[in-house]
Amino acid sequence: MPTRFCYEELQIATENFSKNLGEGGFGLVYEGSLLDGSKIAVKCLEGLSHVKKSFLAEKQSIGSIPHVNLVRLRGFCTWKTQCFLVYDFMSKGSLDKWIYHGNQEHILDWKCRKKIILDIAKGLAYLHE
Ligand SMILES: Nc1ncnc2c1ncn2[C@@H]1O[C@H](COP(=O)(O)OP(=O)(O)OP(=O)(O)O)[C@@H](O)[C@H]1O
Repeated sequence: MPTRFCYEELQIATENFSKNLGEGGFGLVYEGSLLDGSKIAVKCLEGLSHVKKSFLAEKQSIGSIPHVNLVRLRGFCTWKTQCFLVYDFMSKGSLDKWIYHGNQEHILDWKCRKKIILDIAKGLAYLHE
């Protein structure tokens, strides 16, 4: 189950939110490391009401359902008006990078694309069971 982090722990883990991994629909994502050495991605959400709803939904969905095709939600944190979601760090980055910005060396062949599609479908099916 995801654990509750305190804000100071996330500040330390991310070296004060210094390494930005990217930005999604809900806010910025930062790279970090926990004391046990494992790498994490910390998603920061501003506390608007629709964001709070997705924060809770994420906590209750992938937060409680471990599956090999779903990124693991390690924990969460709330601080002032902000909510944070802490995930396992995915070293190969986002799939869109591979699909839209692949170069000749990193191009995905059709066999690999088919496997990715099936694995996504399996993860989604498991999530919505
Ligand atoms: N667990 C992770 N490990 C490594 N990088 C991540 C991780 N989660 C997000 N990122 C990076 O941060 C960027 C933004 O991610 P985020 O999930 O917020 O956006 P998104 O993929 O557009 O999804 P959403 O629709 O939820 O906003 C990604 O493109 C990726 O580069």
